[in-house]
Amino acid sequence: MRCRVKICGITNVEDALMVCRHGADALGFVFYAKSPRYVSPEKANDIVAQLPPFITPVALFVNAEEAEIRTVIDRNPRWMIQFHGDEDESACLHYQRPYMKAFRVKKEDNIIDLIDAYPSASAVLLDAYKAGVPGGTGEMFDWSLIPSNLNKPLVLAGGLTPENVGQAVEQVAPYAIDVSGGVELSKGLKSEAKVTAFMNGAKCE
Ligand SMILES: O=C(O)c1ccccc1N[C@@H]1O[C@H](COP(=O)(O)O)[C@@H](O)[C@H]1O
Repeated sequence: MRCRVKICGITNVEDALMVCRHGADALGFVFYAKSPRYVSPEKANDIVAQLPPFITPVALFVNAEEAEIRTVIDRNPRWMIQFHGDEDESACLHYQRPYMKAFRVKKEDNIIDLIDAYPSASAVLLDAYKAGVPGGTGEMFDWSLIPSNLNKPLVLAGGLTPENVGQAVEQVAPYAIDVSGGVELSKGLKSEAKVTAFMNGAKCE
């Protein structure tokens, strides 16, 4: 069996269909203007309209304004939201869509307390912390900081690659894994060879 996989940073339809062919469960679209993986709401919705059924498109925002979020999600009921900034629970809940809240893990954090502040989240995503960069850093964090008694499905992110994904799945046993830079040819463009290797490595019991 394979762990569920979200491939983030999709910017074109060819990559979207390619990662679906290789078994991706969810595709992430980055609506953070400073990211090299930014995609416009129009282009992303055009891609989402071409996705096969049973694939979840995930709209990633970092402290975005409501109008910007609406421009994306109001065009298609399939969107799930990934809040990757400092949004509080009421802001996340406001859109009445399934969402995951991302946390960038620091040693001093109490991860359980962070998660408990978002009872309405469908899942939590744990990513590496790097000062001044909200995500997509390509860096791993110390997985031993993850408590074993999380009460939400865990999406593990941060520096995953075809080389380390097997160990991640075995050691952390997450609900799903999320990768962006680890399967790229260059920022915003996916490598079919890396995607294939990543999916093969994401096997679990
Ligand atoms: O991908 C980005 O550019 C990005 C920008 C701002 C916030 C989050 C972003 N991506 C998310 O970061 C993690 C880890 O990415 P990586 O695999 O280490 O490159 C992942 O959740 C992406 O969804």
